[in-house]
Amino acid sequence: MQLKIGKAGGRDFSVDAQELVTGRTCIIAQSGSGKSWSIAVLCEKMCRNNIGFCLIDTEGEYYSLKEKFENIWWVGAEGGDSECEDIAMDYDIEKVNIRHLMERAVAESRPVIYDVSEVDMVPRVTKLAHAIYDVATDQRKPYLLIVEEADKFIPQSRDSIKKIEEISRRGRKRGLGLMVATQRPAIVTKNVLSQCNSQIIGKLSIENDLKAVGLFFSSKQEVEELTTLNPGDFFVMGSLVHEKTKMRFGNRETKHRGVTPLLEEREMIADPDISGEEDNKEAESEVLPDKENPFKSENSGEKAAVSEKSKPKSKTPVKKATKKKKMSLPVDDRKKSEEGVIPLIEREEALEIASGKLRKKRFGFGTEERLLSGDLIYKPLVCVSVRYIGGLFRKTTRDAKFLVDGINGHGVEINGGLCFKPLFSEYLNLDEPSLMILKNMSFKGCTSAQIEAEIKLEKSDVEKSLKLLEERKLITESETVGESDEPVYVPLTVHPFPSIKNKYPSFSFRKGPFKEKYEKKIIDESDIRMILKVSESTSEIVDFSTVYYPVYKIVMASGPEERTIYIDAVEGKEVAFVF
Ligand SMILES: Nc1ncnc2c1ncn2[C@@H]1O[C@H](COP(=O)(O)OP(=O)(O)OP(=O)(O)O)[C@@H](O)[C@H]1O
Repeated sequence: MQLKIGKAGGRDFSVDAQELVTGRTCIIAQSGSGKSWSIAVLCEKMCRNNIGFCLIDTEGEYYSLKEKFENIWWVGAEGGDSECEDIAMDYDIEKVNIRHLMERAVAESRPVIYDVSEVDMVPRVTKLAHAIYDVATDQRKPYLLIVEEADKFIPQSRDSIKKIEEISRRGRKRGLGLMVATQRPAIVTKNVLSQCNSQIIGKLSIENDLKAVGLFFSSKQEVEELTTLNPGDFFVMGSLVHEKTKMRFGNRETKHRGVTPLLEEREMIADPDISGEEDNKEAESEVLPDKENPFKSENSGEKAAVSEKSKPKSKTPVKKATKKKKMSLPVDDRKKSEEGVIPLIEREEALEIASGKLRKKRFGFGTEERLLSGDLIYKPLVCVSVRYIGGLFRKTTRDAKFLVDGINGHGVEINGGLCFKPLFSEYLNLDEPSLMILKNMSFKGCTSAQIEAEIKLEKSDVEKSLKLLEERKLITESETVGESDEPVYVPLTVHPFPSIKNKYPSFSFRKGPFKEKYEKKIIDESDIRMILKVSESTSEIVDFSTVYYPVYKIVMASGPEERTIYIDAVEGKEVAFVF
């Protein structure tokens, strides 16, 4: 049987269903590249063809499958945050006897969504892996286990769940297939990745991850192509297909819940209730008594036999998940609960990247550099959106949007790695006349009288501003030439006056609460507003919001000398300062 899952070169693209269900497949792509979308498309196709699978949902984002496919069993936590009004959860993950549930699911080829987004994930998934493996050993029926965010469960460390590794080695004979999805192949155990006989690989850009998938490609060029793929585009290779194919997953039948929130939508939330008491009350009142819960708790010691009476009833809601998630507040002095961009790089990896940058002894001289410390911190970046009237021939409203370092006003670009560039820093904390003088002063310099005439400023304003600018070392008096003994002022600014008409790259982030250290934002809207007004008189700031961006601050030392570098905790590259 073939499952049509998308298009390749304008033609329908299918994969082998038998291989998909009983083989071992890895889906690898960085965040936002379409992994959840692709998994959902595969699940929809399997539902349509009565193929059984169990999907470990770490984000609570797949329940929408149940809108269309009612035979799915959704196992989740009481009081979970699945944002759904109408879909009933079938089993409470804390109470269900997972072994019994999986016996039925495998026997009936039933799809199961195992939503661990609200519980301690690793112990729950360990239990599931044991249950599903034992059931497969007994029944030997085709069934697929799908592990989202595999790096959480099978990391390249001792914490990897051994049963999942065993499934990757011995599942096939039992009819039990394994699909693992990750955005960080470099930190998933090779014991599983090396067992995968099929690969679905999308956009990647972190160097270590590109290296980790390098073995699946025949040339460096192909690996480089991965960095340019669009969301939804993947290379599919191995036993699923006859030959390696670049394809695009098709449309979903069900709603996609993993949509990336854009920065503009961010709202500051007032101090949330940390106790969550209200939530608990609501959840408690909605828990069904045990007798109505068909699979009783494994912890209770009661072994519920699966009888016709105890069949799961998808129409009987354990609860309706209607609540919005409450954020747990980081323990620090922030007055508002603020979100940070989610880091993708582990500390160990950042240290590994940094150790590649340690200075070596030169010709046997000097002291070798060593790592002193490496801490995750969050940098405040300010997103400024501006509206102005522009256009060469026809004047229309235009928008510009840029990121600014919230501490010193440097410009920020995030294009394959955090990069700081000159923008506002030299021009902060100046009054309007001083800014106008700087904007209009030619490099050859000009006299005070010329400034008065050209910028149409009062003499007293010009004198005051020139004094301020001299004090700030932003201008200086040059030697006078010619007959006039009037002083000539020349600019000492290193970078040109900021122009909002420059093109700034777009950006969007995946964010969540964080509790690590962060640097305090210093600049505020009025600092930037003044500069923008002088740059473009019609400009108005329409958004000024802060996002906290994670970096590893790495301190290195050679002898008594220390230096600090930063590793971008999302892209895994050294932060660049281009000045
Ligand atoms: N095949 C596709 N067709 C159309 N749009 C797509 C496709 N794949 C992905 N997208 C778009 O890309 C966005 C991100 O996709 P998705 O949520 O699946 O990423 P992801 O890799 O799962 O990210 P994360 O690992 O951070 O959850 C989707 O919201 C959707 O707009």
